[in-house]
Amino acid sequence: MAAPAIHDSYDSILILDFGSQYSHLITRRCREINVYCEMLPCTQKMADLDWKPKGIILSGSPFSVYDDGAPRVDPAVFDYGVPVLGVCYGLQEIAWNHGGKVDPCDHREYGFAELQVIKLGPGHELADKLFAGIDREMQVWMSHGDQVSVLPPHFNIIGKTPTAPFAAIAHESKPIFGVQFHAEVTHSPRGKEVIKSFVLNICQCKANWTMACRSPDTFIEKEIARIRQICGEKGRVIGAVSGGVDSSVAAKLMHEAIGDRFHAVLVDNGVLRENEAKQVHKMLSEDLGVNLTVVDASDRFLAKLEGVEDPEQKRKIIGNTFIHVFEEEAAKIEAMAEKELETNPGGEVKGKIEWLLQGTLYPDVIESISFKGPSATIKTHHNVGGLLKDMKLKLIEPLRELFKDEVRALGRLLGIPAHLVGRHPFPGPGLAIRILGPVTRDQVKIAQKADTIFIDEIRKAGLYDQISQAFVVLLPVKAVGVQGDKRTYDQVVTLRAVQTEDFMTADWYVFPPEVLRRISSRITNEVAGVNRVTYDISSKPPGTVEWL
Ligand SMILES: Nc1ncnc2c1ncn2[C@@H]1O[C@H](COP(=O)(O)OP(=O)(O)OP(=O)(O)O)[C@@H](O)[C@H]1O
Ligand SMILES: O=c1[nH]c(=O)c2[nH+]cn([C@@H]3O[C@H](COP(=O)(O)O)[C@@H](O)[C@H]3O)c2[nH]1
Ligand SMILES: NC(=O)CC[C@H](N)C(=O)O
Ligand SMILES: [Mg+2]
Repeated sequence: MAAPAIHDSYDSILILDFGSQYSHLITRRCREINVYCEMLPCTQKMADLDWKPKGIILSGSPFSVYDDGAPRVDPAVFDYGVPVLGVCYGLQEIAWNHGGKVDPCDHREYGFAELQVIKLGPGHELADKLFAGIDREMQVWMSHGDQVSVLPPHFNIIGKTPTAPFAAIAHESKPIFGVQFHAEVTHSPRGKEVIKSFVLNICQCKANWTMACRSPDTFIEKEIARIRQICGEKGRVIGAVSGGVDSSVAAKLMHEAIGDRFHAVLVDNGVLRENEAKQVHKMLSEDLGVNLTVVDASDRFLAKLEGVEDPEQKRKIIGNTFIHVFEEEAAKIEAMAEKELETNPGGEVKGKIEWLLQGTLYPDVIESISFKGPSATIKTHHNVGGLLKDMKLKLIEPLRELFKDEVRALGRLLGIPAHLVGRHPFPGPGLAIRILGPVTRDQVKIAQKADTIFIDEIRKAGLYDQISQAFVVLLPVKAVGVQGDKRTYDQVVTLRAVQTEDFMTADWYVFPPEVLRRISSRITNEVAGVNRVTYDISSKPPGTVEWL
């Protein structure tokens, strides 16, 4: 019997993603009010859905509904019998599907607008529910170049702005709503209330999804039970464990679920931080009680990366090689068990290793499922898009539905020490995506040394926990300098430090100048081959956190 999925155990909302960069925020807003939700590509056919959402939200999109090849919603959504809310493109798609008209508008709206809420009064209780508690005006945030120009039949206007006469609409009798503004962004201050009205009052979801307490009814216990069911009595799991927050939390869950049948493996891919493998080994055994095998595959990874400059190629090589290494390790562990049985025929018969544990999070998944969306082709996360096509191990990813801050909360509940839970993320492809140009042992050493100094000084200044992620990027650029009265012609590094809630958007961190001065001076003095230090002041978007 298959274990029940989360969407079978809790009232859940389905978000259909049309590729907006804010789609994931709708997910967050629902989960913040303790309602579980899942995002699927807008191409999802309702007939193929094997669970029953209590409501559906259609996201925004970079497309226009009248474009050739614009993403289309399955019209069955409107006959599915649950409430539907369209946001921006979602509203336009609702209008388009119900006989309305959508055209490019004369006044594109990017940024703040004042929405005038229109209450329809007696006989229109359902339509008035969306803006319950919001009386007249509210500030909203818009990002659109099209708008509804002809209202579809049987729809009423429930909100307008000076330039958008159909900024919020509702069907006269069915629970179908559309808002032109982005209710999901924090720049729409009362947007949360609108989503809450939809999810709780209109869809009637019970707000009981949480990981915040360790009772039998909550995430940890359910997940442990689910893992036990998947693995059966004897099944064994090999774990891709990096010492990062995600895989440490996943490893701890797995260890609680199946104990010694879980084998944690850290792969030294030659592009880890300085002394990373040693430190992680110590941390996992001492802090988590998880036995970790470190596999030194650095020669193999570096040989494959030789001469490779293209970022996507680097990512794919690393993702693929990881899987080869895990499959080989799994075979070794199985062979060891067979040998033990030969020497001790009465001993325990151990199960096969069928599963690979990964600490994949929801944002990793979102980037790879987004419908032709802006995020779809930005970069291939090694643990999602970089996997081998014909891998033998099946994936087990307990955190696949969670965001980073939720994983940290889970880590704290599992008793994982603060210094581990609070670690800055470090990407699986490691320094290979922080060394621009070809990766060589020498370049790795330079990047490692500079990175160690940067993090060390951040810690000394007491800033580590204020910064979400900090690292050094080694540029393929040489510049002239003067050191000890001699001319140098050496490499340039750039420092990257960002603050972010969920790593989907980020802002650069404003350092006190004296800290930057110390970092710059130490790097140029202590790292041979570097004579200049620059600071990256790009936010995401338009940049990304990593440079490759
Ligand atoms: N060097 C490594 N050895 C083994 N597995 C790894 C390694 N690097 C990454 N992984 C696997 O890839 C997954 C994704 O990496 P990612 O960096 O996103 O997560 P993490 O390392 O667990 O946490 P963090 O985001 O805090 O660094 C990890 O959870 C882990 O399963
Ligand atoms: O494990 C990982 N494998 C990857 O392939 C990968 N690419 C980016 N990242 C991390 O994701 C966050 C967002 O990074 P970007 O803004 O560069 O996409 C940042 O925290 C990045 O460090 C990765 N992590
Ligand atoms: N943010 C959106 O969903 C925009 C929808 C559509 N592309 C427009 O410009 O109106
Ligand atoms: Mg990591």
